[in-house]
Amino acid sequence: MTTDRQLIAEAKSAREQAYVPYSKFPVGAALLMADGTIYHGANIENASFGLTNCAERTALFKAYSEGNRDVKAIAVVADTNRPVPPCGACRQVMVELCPPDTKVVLTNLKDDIVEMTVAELLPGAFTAEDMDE
Ligand SMILES: O=c1ccn([C@H]2C[C@H](O)[C@@H](CO)O2)c(=O)[nH]1
Ligand SMILES: [Zn+2]
Repeated sequence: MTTDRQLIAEAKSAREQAYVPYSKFPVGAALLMADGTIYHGANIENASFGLTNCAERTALFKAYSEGNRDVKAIAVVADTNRPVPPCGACRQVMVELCPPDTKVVLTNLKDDIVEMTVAELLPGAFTAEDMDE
């Protein structure tokens, strides 16, 4: 069984692969899947800044593109004063690609930790049901 502490360690190791020549702000994410698989993600920046992909979305897109969709938990880490808050784009993507009760473990290099669920990350999120007539 993978503990929060282990998932955080995986996120810290993912952070080492960040490609951040512009912000110099590496972020790491680790996903725990129902079958025990762990996917890593780091932020990948681009000279066209808006094309940057955050660590959380990198990890989720890796899992989905391997055909593994059963997300149980996600840990995110950066060198922030408070546990790193995912951006709005990642919250929206997490709401669509993770079950609402998916555990979200936000942390930083000082090991401050905040835990919540994906549903709590983005109350009132726009979803596919909103497009039903
Ligand atoms: O939760 C977060 C917050 C920011 N970033 C990235 C995007 C960009 O590369 C850098 C600065 O915003 O950090 C993430 O990957 N995840
Ligand atoms: Zn983001």
